Amino acid sequence: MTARIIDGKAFAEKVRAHVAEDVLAVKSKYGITPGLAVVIVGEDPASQVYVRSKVKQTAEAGMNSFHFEMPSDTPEAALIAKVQELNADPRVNGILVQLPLPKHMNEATVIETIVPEKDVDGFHVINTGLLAIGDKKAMVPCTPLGCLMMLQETLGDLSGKKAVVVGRSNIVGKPMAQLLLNANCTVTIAHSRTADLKAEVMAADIVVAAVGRPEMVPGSWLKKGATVIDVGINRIPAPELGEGKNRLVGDVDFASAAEVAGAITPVPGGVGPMTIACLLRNTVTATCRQNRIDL
Ligand SMILES: Nc1nc(=O)c2c([nH]1)NC[C@@H]1CN(c3ccc(C(=O)N[C@@H](CCC(=O)O)C(=O)O)cc3)C=[N+]21
Ligand SMILES: [Mg+2]
Repeated sequence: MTARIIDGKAFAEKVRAHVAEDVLAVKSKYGITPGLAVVIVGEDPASQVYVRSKVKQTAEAGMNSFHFEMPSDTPEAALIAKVQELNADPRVNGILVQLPLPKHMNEATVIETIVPEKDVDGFHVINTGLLAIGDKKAMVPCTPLGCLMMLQETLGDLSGKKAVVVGRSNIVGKPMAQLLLNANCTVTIAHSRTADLKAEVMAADIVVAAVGRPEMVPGSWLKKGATVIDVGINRIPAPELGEGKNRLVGDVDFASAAEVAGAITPVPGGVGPMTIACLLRNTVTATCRQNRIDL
């Protein structure tokens, strides 16, 4: 193995320690405790780990955490009413509605109900638009923000680098491409209809894989020395670990990629922990803006 492993877990710990310092400052100077509200509709067992670490880390950072669970058959109007209540609650500085929502709901309608100032996921069209015009007031989606931080930590200035983002989702691929463009990369967005995906990946200094397909990018597709950020969190059967066992893999085939890449994020322990750290960071940023605090 030749690649440097980008330790997202360790990096996220540092980010969270810095967030905790800022929370302390906001509390002691202004008497305000940042609060994050999370709303989950229905049970998705795969997201339980995520929710647990989110709640634990919010508390560790010294913030208030408000947690709401609603049954999967909740009418959309009831969820919207809950979001409006949180919009109006001064103890709540950040609102996260866990996605995906049940089929009978329109995700865009629900997200657009969150006031943009409390949209710590950065999914509201106002924040999407602010990011697109390169405005610093944008709340930036947590996963792409965490990826950018790891890239800057690994490579320093990203100007002039060729980046390929594999995946065009509104929550990862598109905002990731915007961030890389704002950082002066030359950006390609590849997706399921891309004619020659291997050639696009091969040309890139930076590869961000965010398609949700287990181990789909092999090392043989990479340029030697490329920096690889693996956003995928896929649970696949692992009979070698015992009957009915699963293991987590990314969208990149780690073993072969690590032979070619210059640096690569592992799964788990890469992008995931940075996503949560950036959520806490965004909540403090939102608190400061709402209260006109300049730390
Ligand atoms: N509105 C909304 N915003 C989100 O940001 C959001 C969402 N909905 N829905 C669900 C996905 C998923 N997600 C994860 C974040 C961190 C880990 C994470 O920390 N994973 C650990 C370990 C996970 C494990 O062991 O299962 C790791 O990668 O090392 C996982 C998943 C945020 N999401
Ligand atoms: Mg896609």
